[in-house]
Amino acid sequence: MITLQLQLVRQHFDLNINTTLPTTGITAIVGRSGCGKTSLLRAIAGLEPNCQGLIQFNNQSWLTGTVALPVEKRRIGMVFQQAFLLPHLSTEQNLLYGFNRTRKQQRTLTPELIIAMLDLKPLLGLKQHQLSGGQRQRLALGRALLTSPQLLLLDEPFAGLDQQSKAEILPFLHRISQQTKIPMLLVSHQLDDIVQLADHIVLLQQGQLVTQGPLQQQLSLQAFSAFGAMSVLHCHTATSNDDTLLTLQLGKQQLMLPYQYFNGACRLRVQAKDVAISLEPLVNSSVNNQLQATVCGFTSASHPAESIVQLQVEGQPLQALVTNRSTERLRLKADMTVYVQIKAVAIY
Ligand SMILES: Nc1ncnc2c1ncn2[C@@H]1O[C@H](COP(=O)(O)OP(=O)(O)OP(=O)(O)O)[C@@H](O)[C@H]1O
Repeated sequence: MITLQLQLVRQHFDLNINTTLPTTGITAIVGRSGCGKTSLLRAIAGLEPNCQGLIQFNNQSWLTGTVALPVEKRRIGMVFQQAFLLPHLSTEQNLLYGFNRTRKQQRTLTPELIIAMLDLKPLLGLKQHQLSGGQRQRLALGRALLTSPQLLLLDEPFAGLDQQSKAEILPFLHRISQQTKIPMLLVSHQLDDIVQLADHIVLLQQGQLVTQGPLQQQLSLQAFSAFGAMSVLHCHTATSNDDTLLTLQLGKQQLMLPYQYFNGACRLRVQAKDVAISLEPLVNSSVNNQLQATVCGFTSASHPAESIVQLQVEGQPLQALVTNRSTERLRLKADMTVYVQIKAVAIY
């Protein structure tokens, strides 16, 4: 566990965080620009000398009052928006930079393992100017991992990358998290990336923590409504119907969507505005996906004429944004069994 009871006072900004974060999986830190995401990562890393309070990583004290454990003793790996590679070193020397400076007894990850995990071998013979943005980030991630960190901090590692470059690194991060078990704190503005990667999410606002918890549960909270009401469904790839459509298993039910590269477990983001409700299964509809669901309750939406119906599908939360008129017309009530329709093209 990471215990945080910290204050960072700046001339026009105060960061005040009092919480406990998990030391498993990937924790995303989100919030509007200027809310303090980077400041929080920097405070945890020990890069903010004015930070006061308590930072405890498992049983290690990193900050007690104003007494701070030096940055290098925290054993943190960091990857930022711009993969900073040392220009006078070769690609391979850059990769091994941190490894060569890590004490032998602290090394838990070997270059062979990281090169294989991140598929870095084809990059090692290339000169720095021959690397794409995604390849540079993969190399920076490998370099950070080779310091055998106990915590990895990722600050907007995909910002500035195009879709193609991002696709080169995103699946690797997920694999690294699962295989190395190194906990990661990830700052990102891209909700799609967060949905694919994060297990846990923290929402900051003006230097304060608004809410934090498991991703799927948190995204259905009112606090996240600024991102647009949405749900995350955990599925498994079932079959590829043809080159263009993919069938996914959601518990005992199935969903179809335009083909995307998923292998095994995957997460889908469904906007509440793309979910319709009927009392009977619809026939002769263009909508591909129809799931049986149970109504759990209702929450208000941003428009007074609308509400969000909280549903459960195969034990997972799903939200539907409907007008109050429809809720009344269908006489929706908690515990009712209903059918939800989601257009295949509205699932990501
Ligand atoms: N070195 C600094 N000195 C003084 N104020 C700073 C410094 N760095 C950041 N700030 C201020 O602290 C606040 C939080 O900044 P921070 O970079 O942590 O926000 P952020 O949530 O990461 O923003 P963004 O999403 O735009 O990167 C902002 O008001 C910013 O202007």
